[in-house]
Amino acid sequence: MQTVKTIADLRAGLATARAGGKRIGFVPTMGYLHKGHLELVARARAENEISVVSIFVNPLQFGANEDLAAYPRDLARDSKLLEEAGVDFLFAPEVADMYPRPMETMVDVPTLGSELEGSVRPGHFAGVATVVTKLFNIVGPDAAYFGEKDYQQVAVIRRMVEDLAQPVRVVPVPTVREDDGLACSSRNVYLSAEERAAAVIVPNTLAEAERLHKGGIATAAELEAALTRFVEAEPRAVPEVIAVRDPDTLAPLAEIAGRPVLVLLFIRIGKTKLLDNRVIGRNG
Ligand SMILES: Nc1ncnc2c1ncn2[C@@H]1O[C@H](COP(=O)(O)OP(=O)(O)OP(=O)(O)O)[C@@H](O)[C@H]1O
Ligand SMILES: CC(C)(CO)[C@@H](O)C(=O)[O-]
Ligand code: BAL
Repeated sequence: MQTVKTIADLRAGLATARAGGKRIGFVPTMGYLHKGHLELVARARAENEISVVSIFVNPLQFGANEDLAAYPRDLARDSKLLEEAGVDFLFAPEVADMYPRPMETMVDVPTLGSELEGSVRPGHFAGVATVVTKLFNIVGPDAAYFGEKDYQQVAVIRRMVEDLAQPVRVVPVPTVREDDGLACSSRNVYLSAEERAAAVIVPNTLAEAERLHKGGIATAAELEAALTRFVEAEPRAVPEVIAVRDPDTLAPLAEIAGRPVLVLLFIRIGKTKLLDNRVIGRNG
């Protein structure tokens, strides 16, 4: 594996591969890698001759009151994991390499990006869309791999790629989970032992949603209200977003009996925000 710090070095390293007609698979991350990231890497390697992983904690996507400084980082450990996984290039730029001066140009997907997670993290998705566009411009991937745990992020990036005709195939990868069902996430490290035990409320709420939907609950509003009560029964959990939406457009729904729905959760436990979702009722 080659570890590369600068845009120029990565472009030079990839030029030979590109000239040889090799397909490039790209996995953008913020590091502190876990099983979920490694699943994206495995897909990228299986479907392309060359794999590139970026590790960059992107300041543009953090609000002023968020955890940019505290975000977990361990480049030495990440590097070893990626080497073992057979990755070809690790791109780990400094903030000064990515943003030598304040960004004047931003990519925004304002309607999709301002609701759900975007409603509690204003500006977040513009920061994501901007850095992902810049990374696509640097790497020039044929395919880029994103986790379905960040369902709205996948929707924002798909829309951006379509609107701007970015020449990249966006590949969503199913969420990888711990044994009790909690989605793997770098931020899980913030949880105390008691909070980690309480965090099982997140996958349990998705299971409850499935049960209620199968039972024929009539409207999105009723399902959202029932799930809010379910989450609030766990004293450590604060429901920030509990939404029942159209899985394809993310549009709000009224009647839901017998139709597929996306249940999207953003639940805070202590200072840790946990994101998860499930599409229910799609195949029977
Ligand atoms: N459990 C998971 N299963 C599959 N993909 C995942 C999982 N967790 C994260 N990813 C994906 O990995 C990519 C990089 O995500 P990121 O580095 O932000 O990790 P994260 O664990 O989501 O961190 P955070 O705690 O900040 O949400 C994203 O496309 C994300 O959707
Ligand atoms: C896609 C991404 C790497 C952009 O910084 C980030 O939002 C993430 O890790 O999901
Ligand atoms: N959505 C993953 C990255 C972040 O929370 O900023």
